[in-house]
Parts: sequence; structure tokens; C-alpha cells
Amino acid sequence: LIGIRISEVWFGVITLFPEMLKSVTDFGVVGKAIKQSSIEVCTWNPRDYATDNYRTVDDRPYGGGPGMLMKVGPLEAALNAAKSVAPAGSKVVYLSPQGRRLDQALARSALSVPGLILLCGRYEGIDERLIEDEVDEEWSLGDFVLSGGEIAAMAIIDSVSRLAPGVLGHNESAEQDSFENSLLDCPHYTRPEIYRDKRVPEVLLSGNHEKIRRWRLEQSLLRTLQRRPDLLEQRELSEEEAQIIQELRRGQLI
Ligand SMILES: NC(=O)c1ccc(NCc2ccccc2)nc1
Repeated sequence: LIGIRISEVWFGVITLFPEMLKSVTDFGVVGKAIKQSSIEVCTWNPRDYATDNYRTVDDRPYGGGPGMLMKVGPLEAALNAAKSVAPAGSKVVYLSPQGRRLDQALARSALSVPGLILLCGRYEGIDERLIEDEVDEEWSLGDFVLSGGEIAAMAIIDSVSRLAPGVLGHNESAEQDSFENSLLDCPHYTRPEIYRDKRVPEVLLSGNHEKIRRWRLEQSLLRTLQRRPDLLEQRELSEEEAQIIQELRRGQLI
């Protein structure tokens, strides 16, 4: 099938624990999208490329010190196997605390590459020479250490996949997502109307869609101003948003 792209988004994952990926491939909207082939997630396990009788995948660090690194041979072989089937122009992304912080913009930008090969480190990581020669980008979920890159890889697969066309139904559309307009989300309410002696805000029962839209925008701006004012610095405000923030600052003395 030359030139006919089967899936919208293609992920290759290099991991010693391929079973972990079932957490995203077997559940929810991403799981459904995989079943419908709009997403593809393939895994390669370096252990399958180990050449010794013990199938060794770790190796000692030069310079000594605690911990091990991923053994170069099996890792390189697994990476080459993934590259041989990845769509042309795929990017190799290494998940590590030393990487660029993932945010919605980075997730959205990942949609525009043909595929992502996600390299999941274990132990203390991988040989720097492999990073230099094979890794296009290093990404991080944040400033904390996990025992492996798999959870970070799954977060990327989920956050990118849900932005792909056709993955979310119209009633779960990603456009309305809070971080899609880089504001925090407004409060949400569902049945019953009175719950724990608290009522649902009247505007949400009014059926007045313009008033509801306005209220939700005000609530998002209030919440962003209170909890993440930094998000407002890097964002252009519409005329309406700027006016709401003025009111909030006066009213709320934030
Ligand atoms: N913050 C993150 O995104 C992250 C990614 C991976 C990870 N652990 C695996 C690993 C350990 C050391 C060196 C390279 C990879 N921990 C946290």
C-alpha cells in the first residue's frame, strides 16, 4: 500500500516491559481508536535481541557507581528493528527527566510527524553515544524520576492520540479541552440538581447557551487567575477575556 496511510498516528515503543503498554492500548478512547486502526502502537523489547544465554539487557557503567545502564547491543538492535518499519520521517523521542517538558502544545505538535519511536529507559538510563546518534528529542513529563520511561511514553501516546482526528467522538471533542485554549477547566456539574445540600449554578439550568458559554469562560479565567496566573502571561487574550479579567481583578482583588 504505497503512500496510503493506514493509521492517523503511529507509535513505536522500545521497552523492556511491553505488557505495560496495554494500559493505554486496551482501554478507553485510545483503545477503541487502536481497534479502529486510526492509531497504531507497536512495541520492541531489547530482551528479544539479547545474544547471550542469560538474555542480558543491562550493563555496568564506566566510572563505577551504583546502578546499571541499558546494554547497548540489544537496545540498538531493538531500535533498528523499530526504525525499519516506522513511517519515513518518524522521530525518535527519549523519555527522561533531562528532556523538554511535555505540554499540550508539544502533544499537538507531535501530530504533525509521521510517527514517534518512544525510547523507554530503565535502570539509570542509556549510553550517551546512543542518545547523540539516534535520539531526535528528549521529552519529560516533569521534574520527577520514574523507574522507567514507560509511564511517560503512555502519557504521550494518550495525550497525542486523543488530539488525532476521529479519535474522540464529537461529544468528547478535544477543542473544548481546557488546555486546548490554554486555560484551566471550568467547574462541571451533573445530576442530581441538589447534592450534599448544594445546588447546581442556576445559569447551567437556564438553557441560555450564550450565558452558559460566558459563565464557563469567566470560571476558567477566574480559576486560571487564582491557580496558574503564569498561564495567562504567555497567552494572548481576546477582547472579551481581557474585559472579564479586568472585572475579576477589580471584583476579586486578585
Ligand atoms: N520525568 C520523566 O518524564 C521521566 C522519564 C523517565 C524516567 N525514568 C527512566 C529514566 C531514568 C533515568 C534516565 C532516563 C530515563 N523518569 C522520569
